[in-house]
Amino acid sequence: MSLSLEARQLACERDGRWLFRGLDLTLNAGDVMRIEGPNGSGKTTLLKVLCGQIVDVEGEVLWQGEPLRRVRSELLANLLYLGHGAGVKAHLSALENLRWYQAISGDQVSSRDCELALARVGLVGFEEVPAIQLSAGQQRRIALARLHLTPRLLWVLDEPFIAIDAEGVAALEQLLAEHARRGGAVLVTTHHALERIEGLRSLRLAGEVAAA
Ligand SMILES: Nc1ncnc2c1ncn2[C@@H]1O[C@H](COP(=O)(O)OP(=O)(O)OP(=O)(O)O)[C@@H](O)[C@H]1O
Repeated sequence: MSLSLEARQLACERDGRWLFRGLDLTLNAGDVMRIEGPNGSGKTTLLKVLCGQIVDVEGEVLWQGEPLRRVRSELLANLLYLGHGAGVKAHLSALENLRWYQAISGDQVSSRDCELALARVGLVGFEEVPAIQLSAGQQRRIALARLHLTPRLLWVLDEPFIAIDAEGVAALEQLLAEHARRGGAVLVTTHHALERIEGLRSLRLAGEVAAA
C-alpha cells in the first residue's frame, strides 16, 4: 500500500506564540523524518496535529490525499503512535504490558509473539518482572517492543530514544531505517542526529515558517 501524509500551511498558536506557521510537510512510503527543535518548540504538538489528536489549528492535514477529519479512522488503522512517556502499566509485567497493548490495539498475537518481541529489545529474562521493578530504559524498551509486534505502516514516535543506551539507540535507528525500506514511514522527534539513517529528512521547529 502506498502511504501519503501531507500538511498544508499548518499554523498553531499557544499562549499568544506561534509554535509553527505556514508549515508544509509531505511524508511518503520510505521516508524517515526527524522533527527537531528546542524544548517547547511544538514537536509533540505537531505529531498530535498530524495524527488528528489536536484539531484547533489552522491549515489542513491530508491522509492518502483526503482531509484527515474525514478519514481519521483509516489513518488510525495504519498508525503506531508511541508517546513521550514510556506508557507502561507499573504493576503489570513486561509480558502483561505487551498483552495489554495488543488487546487495546485489536491485534491477535500470542504470548510467544510477545516474548519474541521482548527478546528483540533485550528483555530476555525480564518477561515476568513488574514494570515498576525495571529501569527507565527497560520500561522504554517494553514500549519499543511494540514496533516488533504491531504491524502498522506509519510509525509516529515521540522521543523514543529517551533513557535508551548507546547500543539500543543504534539498534533502534537500524529498525527505523528497515521499516522505511520495507515501505513504511516514520515521523520521529528526537535530539539525536540519527546519522545512521540514510536519506533522513529533517524538519526544524523554531517558531518560523517551515517546509519539509
Ligand atoms: N494543551 C495545551 N494548552 C496550552 N499550551 C500548550 C498545551 N500543550 C502544549 N502547550 C504549549 O505548547 C508548547 C509546545 O509544547 P510541545 O509539548 O509541543 O513542545 P515540544 O517541542 O514537544 O517540547 P519538548 O522538547 O520539551 O518535549 C509549550 O510551550 C507548551 O507549554
